[in-house]
Amino acid sequence: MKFYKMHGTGNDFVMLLPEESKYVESKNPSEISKQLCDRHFGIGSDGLILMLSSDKADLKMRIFNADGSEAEMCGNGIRCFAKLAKDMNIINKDKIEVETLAGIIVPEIIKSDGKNSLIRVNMGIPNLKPESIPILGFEGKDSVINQRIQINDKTFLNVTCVSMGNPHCIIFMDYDIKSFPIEGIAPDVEHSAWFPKKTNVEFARVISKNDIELRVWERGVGETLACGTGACATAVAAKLNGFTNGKVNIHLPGGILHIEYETSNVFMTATATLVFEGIIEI
Ligand SMILES: N[C@@H](CCC[C@H](N)C(=O)O)C(=O)O
Repeated sequence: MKFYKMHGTGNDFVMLLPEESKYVESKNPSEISKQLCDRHFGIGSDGLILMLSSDKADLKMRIFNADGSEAEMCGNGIRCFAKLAKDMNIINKDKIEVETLAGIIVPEIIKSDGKNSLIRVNMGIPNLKPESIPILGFEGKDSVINQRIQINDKTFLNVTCVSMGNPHCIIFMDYDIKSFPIEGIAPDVEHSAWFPKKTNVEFARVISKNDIELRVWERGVGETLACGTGACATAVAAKLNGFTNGKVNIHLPGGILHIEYETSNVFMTATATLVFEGIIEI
């Protein structure tokens, strides 16, 4: 089976074109994702992305995490998706509508130089309702902003939750994020009873009104070098807390994502890169 290995700021994916995607969809995409994403016995990636036809948009994207779970959306993945669809002549437009489990998302290729493309994505409107995230314990409230949350023996002081179609729990801290022991703490948050669909976990430090340092523990994956929906959710959370302005640079281990958020739609701009292509037997 032909595949494409791509990344968006270091968040990497095995990507399939429509014919291969349809085949995988007809088998067991969750098991195939585990197999292909394995960094020792497979190709190695954070997720598997299928490109499918859609009756609601130009194309449909399905994203499976490395553990085989299906996610509603993937911000870094959708930039790679738009680049691959254009480069492989699946679609002949720079701006496309993509059906996802989080609704229709609109990526636009701004410029391309072969392996790299710069892409701006209209990521839609963030949802703050506790039942939409979903988070338990805040029934009847409009949002979960700057809340104190206890998980096992740890108290997190400034927690804000945002859905970008998928769930995000953003923890603001004034701590050296680079040396933060994320793998010892984040799994308890991801699997905590507060989050019935589990959650992506963001550890954020505000550097200035326009800059945030971020590390993300992704649901179904573990720590990744970047998370597009996580960066958007963090920008929204920071604005709602009064920490930042509408335009922020999110500094992640894999690079910088530029996020714009005023009061409605969130826009994300960053690169998408083709690393290599190959053939694998499944
Ligand atoms: N890396 C992604 C998000 C992928 C899905 C996530 N792990 C989830 O389960 O919600 C991004 O760039 O947004």
